[in-house]
Amino acid sequence: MTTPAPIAVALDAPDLETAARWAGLVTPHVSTVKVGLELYLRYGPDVIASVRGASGVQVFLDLKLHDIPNTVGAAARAVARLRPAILTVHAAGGAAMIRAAVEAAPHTKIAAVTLLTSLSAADLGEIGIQGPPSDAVRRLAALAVEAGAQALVCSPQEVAAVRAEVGPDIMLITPGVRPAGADTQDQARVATPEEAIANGADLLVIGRPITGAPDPGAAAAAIAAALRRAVP
Ligand SMILES: O=C(O)c1cc(=O)[nH]c(=O)n1[C@@H]1O[C@H](COP(=O)(O)O)[C@@H](O)[C@H]1O
Repeated sequence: MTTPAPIAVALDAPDLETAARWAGLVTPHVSTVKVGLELYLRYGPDVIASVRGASGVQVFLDLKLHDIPNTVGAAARAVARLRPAILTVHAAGGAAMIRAAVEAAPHTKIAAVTLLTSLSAADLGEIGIQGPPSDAVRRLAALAVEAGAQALVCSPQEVAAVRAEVGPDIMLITPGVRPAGADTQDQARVATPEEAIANGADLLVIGRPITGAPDPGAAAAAIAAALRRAVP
């Protein structure tokens, strides 16, 4: 039995049965499964136990909280009892908001999302974030870590710059991961799984390249094997 790969499979499914089936197929190969807004808004807290199943796989709750500190602290407290391994908040909510989440969920890693991987440099310019995305990502990363975030979400294109900024102890999580030649879909700042790991990512978030495959278990196993070859 090989060690599960540092991959969080995004269970972006329309219904609980599909999500639980995907979780069952991928958990022999990956360390983590991720529950996002689609499932959580439809099914609420019960979804966590359903995807965790008997395997004890880590559950990453991706709610990307972004509101005033009091509201985010209360929301983080409400889900902390589900004991997700990781919970996301938007770094752009600011230091006090991030700190409120960290204090409300002491047994969960708070991961601050820097800039969504779906945004290109041109998209970022439209919302007033000029210059290379890595500049703003590094700035948000430093702010979030200073506020107590134990993990950061960024694209694999910025992960080396973020690692240089925050050092070895912060968990770096990268969505926007596509095997060579795969459709990038709505992702803009992407790299391959091997590149993401080589650049310093600790956990790769991968959804549709696995869940959209005819056999999600085999797709997860293939990416896990490619990572083992890249980093033996
Ligand atoms: O926080 C996230 O997980 C996240 C942040 C980000 O910047 N970009 C991003 O794609 N994600 C999530 O990562 C997953 C990517 O899915 P795929 O594009 O299907 O691989 C989705 O569930 C997104 O919600």
